[in-house]
Amino acid sequence: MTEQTGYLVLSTGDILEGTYLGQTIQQEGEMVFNTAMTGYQEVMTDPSYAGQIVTLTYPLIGNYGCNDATKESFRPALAGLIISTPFGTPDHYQSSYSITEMVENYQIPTLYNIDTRALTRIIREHGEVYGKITTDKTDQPQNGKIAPNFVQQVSVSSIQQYAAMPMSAKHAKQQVVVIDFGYKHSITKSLLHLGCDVTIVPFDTSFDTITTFHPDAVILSNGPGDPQDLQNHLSVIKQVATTYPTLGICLGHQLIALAFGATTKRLPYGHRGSNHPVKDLFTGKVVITSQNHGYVVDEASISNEEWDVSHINVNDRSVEGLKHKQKQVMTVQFHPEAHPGPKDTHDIFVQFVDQLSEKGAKQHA
Ligand SMILES: NC(=O)CC[C@H](N)C(=O)O
Repeated sequence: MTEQTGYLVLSTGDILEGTYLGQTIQQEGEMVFNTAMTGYQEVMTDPSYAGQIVTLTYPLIGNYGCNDATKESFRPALAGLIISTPFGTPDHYQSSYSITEMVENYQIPTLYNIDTRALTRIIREHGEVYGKITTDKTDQPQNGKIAPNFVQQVSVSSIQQYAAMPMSAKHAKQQVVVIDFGYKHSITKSLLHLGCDVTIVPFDTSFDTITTFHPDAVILSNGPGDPQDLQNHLSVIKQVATTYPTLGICLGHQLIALAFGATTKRLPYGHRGSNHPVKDLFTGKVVITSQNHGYVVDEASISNEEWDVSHINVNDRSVEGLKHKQKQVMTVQFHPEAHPGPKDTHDIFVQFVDQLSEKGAKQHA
């Protein structure tokens, strides 16, 4: 391991000294923290972290290694990584490379030997904090957004198609279009395992192009940044959601809410971790969910005539899901695809795909 001192300079005025893991890359971004105890590789490859420096609060990172099958995207989009203690000699039968190799291969600006719990307290107290990973402690991070086009950076640039898993199709085969704002691969894997053919389209695909795939359903994926930066896409989203059965996940949930006239706001310091309790208001059941978001739909702005709030966060009562009263449109702020985190809410996909068959949606041979 290279022993090169690095600094995390924060917009709060705090400077934390650490050690570079891998190359001495200078990078800045919005400071966020994730409290999951496992799943560092899924976190590092979740495109929703574009533009963000992710602090992993769990102290030991890397002990079970990394492999290509666990990646949630083709290459990491996060701005940087802050860890306490990296473990460079992993021991797991599925491990093909170490956290150190992962950081070096993808040139992820990474500092370790940082007190991640102290850093988390700073982020928690200040809310919106920007940071710079640097070799020069007199550097300053820019206060504010560095690039507003994060979705464009992570969305596919051309259409991709994947065929349903042949052995697992217990449902009639459905054609599902995923509008890619920065999708996690586990979303498409969940659909393929439920017997759906999946077409992934770039985030700025027109409604007319989407219709050419004759979708039985459309999914709006997770993705980075402030949902309000995507105002230009709301009319297409509304057209999609009023035409096809639609499921919105995380950013997709926020965009559907915006498209139907609701508003979003910033959470004090976000929900990022694998143990966020969410209550299903239809069943009364509480599930433990995987989360990664900094914005939330403002409950007071939701039209009660059109929508039911289907899920709320048990910790802060914030909106975690919506269900349209007439149309087959459901949205969740959490991650039913898990990875990382519990699979308790996989049933969201099952229910969504089941209802496509039940409502007599077009059946494919
Ligand atoms: N995972 C996501 O889709 C995140 C959505 C949005 N970028 C937020 O932070 O709230």
